[in-house]
Amino acid sequence: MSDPFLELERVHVWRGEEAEVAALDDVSLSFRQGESVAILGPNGSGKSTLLQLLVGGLRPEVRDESYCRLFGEERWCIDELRERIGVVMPEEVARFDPEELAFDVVLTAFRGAYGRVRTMRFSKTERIAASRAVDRLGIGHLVNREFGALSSGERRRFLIARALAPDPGVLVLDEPSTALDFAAATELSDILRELIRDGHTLVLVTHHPGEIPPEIERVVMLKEGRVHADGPARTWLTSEHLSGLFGLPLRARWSGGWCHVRGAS
Ligand SMILES: Nc1ncnc2c1ncn2[C@@H]1O[C@H](COP(=O)(O)OP(=O)(O)OP(=O)(O)O)[C@@H](O)[C@H]1O
Repeated sequence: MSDPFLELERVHVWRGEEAEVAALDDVSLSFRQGESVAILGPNGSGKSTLLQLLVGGLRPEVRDESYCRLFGEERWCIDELRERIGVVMPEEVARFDPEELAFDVVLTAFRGAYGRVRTMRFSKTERIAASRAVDRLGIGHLVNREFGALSSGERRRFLIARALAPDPGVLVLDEPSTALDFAAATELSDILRELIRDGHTLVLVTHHPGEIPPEIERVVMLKEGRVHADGPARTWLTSEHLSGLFGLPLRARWSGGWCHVRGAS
């Protein structure tokens, strides 16, 4: 088994001056390269907070018994992290100038920036890597379109290409199918499955068990800032455990490696 890229030991994270409860409360977890994982939980359960730890955007409360290590280190350089962990978050779409060319959005991956590509210089190697990522996502024909003129699904693919361009081993996706129609969500799911089969490690955050592809065998359930369950998807994605997680009666049924869930009443 490879070394962990994330190790959390008894971590507490507080968000906002007036918070009465921790966004993450005594969380211990570790994620390893080669093992894709889905993070599942209701609204406000701490999923995005966990992702922010993973990408170096938040730091936990300092306590003697706790640590947060990324690639074995408690201190890290954001630029180095960017090369090792690619991130796709829904709120990123709004950070780009809609008039930016779609290909330029992908290039920004190499500067950790969100825009004004015209003022940046990129090497031939970076351009080739960006083209490769674009081809990988099947969006080569859209590279000269303005980013703002693309559909939600197309923009999502460009953001995934952007995350993949520096060739990180780990790809973190926060609710990647939000706002996508059924066809776009299915296509996106096929792309994610292919990335896992090609050796990428995915960390997929979702509210929906039905979006967890068969290639992701581990699920971490968060509830009220705590780890509610952590283990094989087959063990934890059941009617009983999902009802407990979401706080309403649910019925889960497995078929073809997917978990289908509906209300039990
Ligand atoms: N910027 C912020 N300032 C203050 N509190 C925050 C902030 N962001 C999140 N929180 C709080 O931290 C807790 C965990 O939020 P988080 O966004 O991590 O949950 P989540 O599981 O990602 O939710 P969702 O599914 O709704 O995106 C919540 O109680 C939330 O209100």
